Amino acid sequence: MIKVEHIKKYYGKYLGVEDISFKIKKGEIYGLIGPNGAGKTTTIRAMMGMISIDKGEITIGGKKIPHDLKKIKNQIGYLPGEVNFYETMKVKDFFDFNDRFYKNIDKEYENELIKLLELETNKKFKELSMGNKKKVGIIQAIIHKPDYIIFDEPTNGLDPLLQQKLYGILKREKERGATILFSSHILSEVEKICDRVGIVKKGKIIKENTIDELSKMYKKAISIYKLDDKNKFKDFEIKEETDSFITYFVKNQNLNKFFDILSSCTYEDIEIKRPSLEEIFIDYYRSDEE
Ligand SMILES: Nc1ncnc2c1ncn2[C@@H]1O[C@H](COP(=O)(O)OP(=O)(O)OP(=O)(O)O)[C@@H](O)[C@H]1O
Repeated sequence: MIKVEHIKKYYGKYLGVEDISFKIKKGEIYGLIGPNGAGKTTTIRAMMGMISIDKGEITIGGKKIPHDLKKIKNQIGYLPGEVNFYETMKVKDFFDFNDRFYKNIDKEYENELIKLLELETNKKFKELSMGNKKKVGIIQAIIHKPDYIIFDEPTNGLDPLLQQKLYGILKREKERGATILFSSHILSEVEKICDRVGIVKKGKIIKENTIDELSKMYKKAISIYKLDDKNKFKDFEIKEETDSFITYFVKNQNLNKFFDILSSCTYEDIEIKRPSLEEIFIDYYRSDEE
């Protein structure tokens, strides 16, 4: 279990995070989503004991961070937002060097990952593209089969095919029982692989749930085709309007009212859609700014 409880961090007078809390169970993938500057990296760095926090508590596998970090460090796989290793070291030498820090490294697994991610191990680190550096970071972070995986924007710099491969790797790690946190500002990837998400805004988690629940609880997009009297719906938010249909956003608590009105109208057809995570996300951000 990973527990982050009410952490607060200011960089001097600048806000890093205000109040972030979440828990991640064994075998769960948790996505921390938010735009640049929301506080994802600050949270992750605090979890890795790289920065001190002003308030709150972090435990990983029951060990307090940073106090007991040493006891658990070997069970954590961390990928920083920007991967940087020894510039002049060849990738293969780096892996050999890295492997020495862990007991029982599974070389077969390492080679399988190198092959899967199509990484050239004969090159020096400084000769690698950003995406290839990321691959080294990913492999290095999971090669020791850690119980806890913490990835900061792992797909940044990876092409779509490699992103898919990374999702596959993370799913396998989850099945193995790893507890996984990853941050992202790409909603579609969070939607694809996370069990739960926390939406971060200005240093706070403003919403947290499973994707399914978020989408179920949230307003629906209802399209009515050839509606005779649109005036009756003037209290409802219009999402889109064309000659043939009109789409309203209807909050769950207003669904009854909406259908009451609709029952007194004539129309040709109706379509009800759950919003995507992207729509929910944009809406949370927009509504908070108003
Ligand atoms: N060393 C620092 N000194 C001052 N302010 C900082 C420092 N590091 C981060 N911040 C500020 O803390 C806030 C949160 O930044 P953080 O990097 O945690 O966000 P993020 O969600 O990870 O964004 P990104 O996706 O851009 O990495 C931002 O306003 C940022 O400017």
